[in-house]
Amino acid sequence: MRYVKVMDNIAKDITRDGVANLGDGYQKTDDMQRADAILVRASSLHGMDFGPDVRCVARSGAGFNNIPIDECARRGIVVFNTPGGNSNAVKELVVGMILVNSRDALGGMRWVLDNVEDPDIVRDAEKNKKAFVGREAIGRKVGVVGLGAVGSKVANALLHLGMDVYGYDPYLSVEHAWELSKHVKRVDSMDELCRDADYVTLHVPSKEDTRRMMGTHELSLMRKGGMLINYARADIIDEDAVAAALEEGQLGRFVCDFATPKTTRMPRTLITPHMGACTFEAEEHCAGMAVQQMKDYLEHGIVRNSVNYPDCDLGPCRTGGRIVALHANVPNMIGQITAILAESNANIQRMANEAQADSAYTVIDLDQFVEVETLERLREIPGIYRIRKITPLAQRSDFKGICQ
Ligand SMILES: NC(=O)C1=CN([C@@H]2O[C@H](COP(=O)(O)OP(=O)(O)OC[C@H]3O[C@@H](n4cnc5c(N)ncnc54)[C@H](O)[C@@H]3O)[C@@H](O)[C@H]2O)C=CC1
Ligand SMILES: O=C(O)CCC(=O)C(=O)O
Repeated sequence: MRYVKVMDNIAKDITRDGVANLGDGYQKTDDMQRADAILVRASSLHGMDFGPDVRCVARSGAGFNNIPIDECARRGIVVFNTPGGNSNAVKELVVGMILVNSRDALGGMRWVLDNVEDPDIVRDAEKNKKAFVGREAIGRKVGVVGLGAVGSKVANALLHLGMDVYGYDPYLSVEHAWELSKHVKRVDSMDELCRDADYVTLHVPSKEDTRRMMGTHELSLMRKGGMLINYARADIIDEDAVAAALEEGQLGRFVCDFATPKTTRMPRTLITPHMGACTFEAEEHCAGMAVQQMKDYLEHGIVRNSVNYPDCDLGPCRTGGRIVALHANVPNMIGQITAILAESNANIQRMANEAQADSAYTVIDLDQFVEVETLERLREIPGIYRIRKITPLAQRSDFKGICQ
């Protein structure tokens, strides 16, 4: 049996109270000391005391700034996310918010709610509607910051609405470049993107170079009365600069997914409660990906969509035994590992080694398992964070106590 600590309501059938579709061989636990894996959505794991057996964290969602990924890497804990799993949900809400807020649809709806008792509401609605005149989005300049899973979909959708779409992403991946329409005009700087923009919409992760990237300077370049949309993370904007731009009228409207003590007090600001990914489809999709990635890692040592270790997929073990090593990305690790295996007469049938930033991952399929003493020697190599022993497919009927 493997134990999973479920931190949030991940999806309707994987809630904190039930892990129905985790499948046979898995059980929910509230005891961190017993957990083999953590399944998390938006809860913060910073400062959390990870139990000794936690081998992976699966984040059901895209952003992972709620998880101390470097600390996890050094402890030999692989962190996964579910790229793209909720991107359509965010795209639909962002496009809807842009359209709804270009018109004063909310002001109009509020007027109707305030006048439900008016017996002449049909006539009065016609008289009052001039207060809610808005603008059309067609032909207007919109800048999309970050052209990943969400941003590329938002850019394409806005293009289909007839907008003049610009995109800024210095790290655009080949995968997302393929998805992006050739009619999206790519620019090389935030200045170019923001200059005379009627709308700027943010779709970048929260990290050192993106925090507060939308500040006084960028806002001053936008067309007066423009709209800023932030469905990425609260800290991508400089809140004081946005508040000042709204007060001065430089910014006409601010739409965001993050209620903070400052955003909730800003004028002409529409806030949703971090619900960009709140659709049944996105929740199911992300939960399915997170659970599958967690199981593939625990059962086979397969790493897919990790944010702190390189991806590495040799499929399930079909030899007599598999060892995986999570270690620092430094010289001579493979030499030291294979030397110890050679000394214990272990015959390597297949192996893979991948590295990413400071972390590396090595998978070794052997004729047969090595002795416990050999595993202990491997664990003593400086820079080794964790050594795992994976049960071959042929021996899977009773894996209790064998998979580590
Ligand atoms: N409101 C919500 O419920 C949701 C919010 N998000 C947020 O949106 C972010 C983006 O999500 P995805 O598109 O799925 O992630 P992604 O990883 O597919 O895309 C992020 C893009 O930002 C780009 N980027 C990185 N640094 C940049 C920089 N300095 N300047 C410009 N571009 C930069 C990357 O190259 C990448 O293409 C997530 O990290 C998360 O914080 C994502 C999903 C739901
Ligand atoms: O799970 C959620 O609702 C948060 C979604 C999100 O912000 C993300 O995927 O980055």
